[in-house]
Amino acid sequence: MAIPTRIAELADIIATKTKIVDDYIRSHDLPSLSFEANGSLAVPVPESATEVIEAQHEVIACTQELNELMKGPTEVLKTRFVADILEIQFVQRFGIAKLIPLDGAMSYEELAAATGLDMIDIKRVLKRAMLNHFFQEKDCKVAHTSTSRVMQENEAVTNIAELFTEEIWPSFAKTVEALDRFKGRPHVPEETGFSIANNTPKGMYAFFSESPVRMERFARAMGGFAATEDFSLALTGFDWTKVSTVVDVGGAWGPCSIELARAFPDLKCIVQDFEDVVAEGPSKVPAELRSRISFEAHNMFDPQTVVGADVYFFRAIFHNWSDVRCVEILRSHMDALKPGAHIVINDKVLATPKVSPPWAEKKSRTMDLTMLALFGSRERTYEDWVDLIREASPRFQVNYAGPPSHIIDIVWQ
Ligand SMILES: C[S@@+](CC[C@H](N)C(=O)[O-])C[C@H]1O[C@@H](n2cnc3c(N)ncnc32)[C@H](O)[C@@H]1O
Repeated sequence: MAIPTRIAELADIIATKTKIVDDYIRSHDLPSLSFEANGSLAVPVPESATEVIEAQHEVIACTQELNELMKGPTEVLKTRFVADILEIQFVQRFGIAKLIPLDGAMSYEELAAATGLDMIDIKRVLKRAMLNHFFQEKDCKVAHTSTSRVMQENEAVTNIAELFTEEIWPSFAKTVEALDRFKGRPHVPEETGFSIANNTPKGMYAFFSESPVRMERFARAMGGFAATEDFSLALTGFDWTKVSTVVDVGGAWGPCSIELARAFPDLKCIVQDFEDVVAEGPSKVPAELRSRISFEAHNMFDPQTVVGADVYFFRAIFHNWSDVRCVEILRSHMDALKPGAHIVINDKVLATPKVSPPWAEKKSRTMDLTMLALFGSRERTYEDWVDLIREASPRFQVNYAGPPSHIIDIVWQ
């Protein structure tokens, strides 16, 4: 009997695993997956259905492999399209998704009139976007698909798309140039794709602190991540019931503290960030939580001003900084720590390659390259974290919750 080829093998896996996902969706009466405008905006399978989620991940990995084998390597390399990103930037910048009614359609002429753009340019971008299921043509007019509907309905995703296309994309374009220009030197925020793309000798945060519009855009996108990421992992990865005061360092306008205070009625949170950023905070905190969440302008590299708190919480902070700067941040807290105080880090921990599904690993590794491009920083493996923390002080004891929360709890001895 002939040995099955890889493409036949992949087709079999895809068929078997797709059936697992499809059976689950049907048997639970969930909306079927579709690009129609009224289709579900996310795959409606909960994380708790682990076998189904594993099948979903396998279909994603195998369809990509089959897709690329079917194209062949030469075509694959020729067709990694940056135009896909241009489409998202175009739709985001000109608010196209918000102009088109959900239950109707708009002609290209109407879109040109509403945006002031040339109709030929609208057509050329949207017609290509449609090949990515991003809008569709109905009776020669532009109508929504489920993908374009996300950009109409989900402010969080729109804000992430804005950061992605307006800040990260130009920085990526200059990252290899930065690696070449500054090779042989340790990475610093001032020598990155971001700094070259913006023609500045400053790092991103220093640059944004002089540009309120850009800082606001960044803060909006961080709010978008906070709204779309599952914060429940941070809630379960550490025992918040045994503590009462939390300093949310680099906590922006307070999205994490709001979740914490909501989940734990005895918790008091102090959110620290740049002055402009925390200024937004009080108006965003729901009235019933206001007595337990306060805001304070504080630079995390300066000695910590809140002395003796139970927890200093850092979510999505350390991955913005190189090892040397992370050690400085940890050390700037040491004088404020009482014995038994916790520094709780909620960041990614890079898995050993090939342990997590390729799609999840690709997302983590993309974030790693984003950190390189914007900050000259990186995502870290567990061993990298331990080295960095030990470097800051041998008095730090490291406890790691492991996946899925990946919370690192550092206790001051
Ligand atoms: C990636 S965001 C994370 C925000 C928040 N912790 C979350 O998880 O949604 C990083 C935050 O660090 C803040 N930040 C950067 N440098 C800082 C500094 N030197 N001192 C205080 N905050 C800083 C930024 O303004 C931003 O709000």
